[in-house]
Amino acid sequence: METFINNNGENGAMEDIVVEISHIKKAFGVNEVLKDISVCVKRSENVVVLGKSGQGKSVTIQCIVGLLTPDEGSVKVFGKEVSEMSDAELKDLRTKVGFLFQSGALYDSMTVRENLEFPLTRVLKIKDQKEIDKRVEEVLDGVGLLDAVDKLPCDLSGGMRKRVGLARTMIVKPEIMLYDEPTTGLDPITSREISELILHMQKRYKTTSIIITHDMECAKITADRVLIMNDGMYIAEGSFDELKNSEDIKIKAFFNETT
Ligand SMILES: Nc1ncnc2c1ncn2[C@@H]1O[C@H](COP(=O)(O)OP(=O)(O)OP(=O)(O)O)[C@@H](O)[C@H]1O
Repeated sequence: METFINNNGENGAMEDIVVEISHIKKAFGVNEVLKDISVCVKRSENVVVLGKSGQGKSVTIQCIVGLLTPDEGSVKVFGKEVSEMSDAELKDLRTKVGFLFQSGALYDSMTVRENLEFPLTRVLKIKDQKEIDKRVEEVLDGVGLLDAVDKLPCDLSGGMRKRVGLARTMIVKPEIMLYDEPTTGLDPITSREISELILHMQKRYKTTSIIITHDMECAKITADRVLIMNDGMYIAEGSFDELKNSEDIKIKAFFNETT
């Protein structure tokens, strides 16, 4: 059996790897965004990608779900090359991968309940109302918002909307969660709450997560492993504390510039 060495120095089975990115490159015209990116993400792991704005973090995520195709290199999810997937396989992949966008992306004219029912009826095609009610209740309980079930998004705070956005993504029980700047635009206390919730959801649903952020506290709270992205490459990898306390000049410079 093929093995890899994880960041604790332990051997792990290749079957535990859900996302495997090898030497991908991506340019838009003369703009070389991804120059050489490789990473393996294991089942149930929270990997945080830290990087300044415009480094290609979102481009990497779009390559994972087949919205963009790398110019070179390989992206495998659940062991299959994404660029070789059929339309049906891509559709299936996207039901297994949940996104939490910066805005939370809720439908303004729908109540919280209706927002949560939408992916169950439209994506999973569940018809049993009892099953729907059970899932809505369970996921709202998970994000601490059972009381808000009949409210409209406009009646919620930014942090509450983000929680509902998270609930709406988690309700289909994705195997992989992609978080794009989950705490941007939130005050420090709410940011901390959302970061703790991301950790709580990982523990509760055993989801594999990739979290892209500039927020050091979010990285500290949520990450099993941190990658630092700079100029289209990962320049460092380790636990948050390992990187924060590193004597490496590049890593020190990164932390000094971003904190
Ligand atoms: N579809 C596209 N067409 C052309 N250029 C693109 C496209 N998508 C991204 N880019 C460019 O790729 C670069 C990296 O963008 P990306 O959104 O991945 O950065 P990021 O690291 O996620 O930054 P931020 O934290 O600001 O979101 C930017 O220069 C952006 O303009």
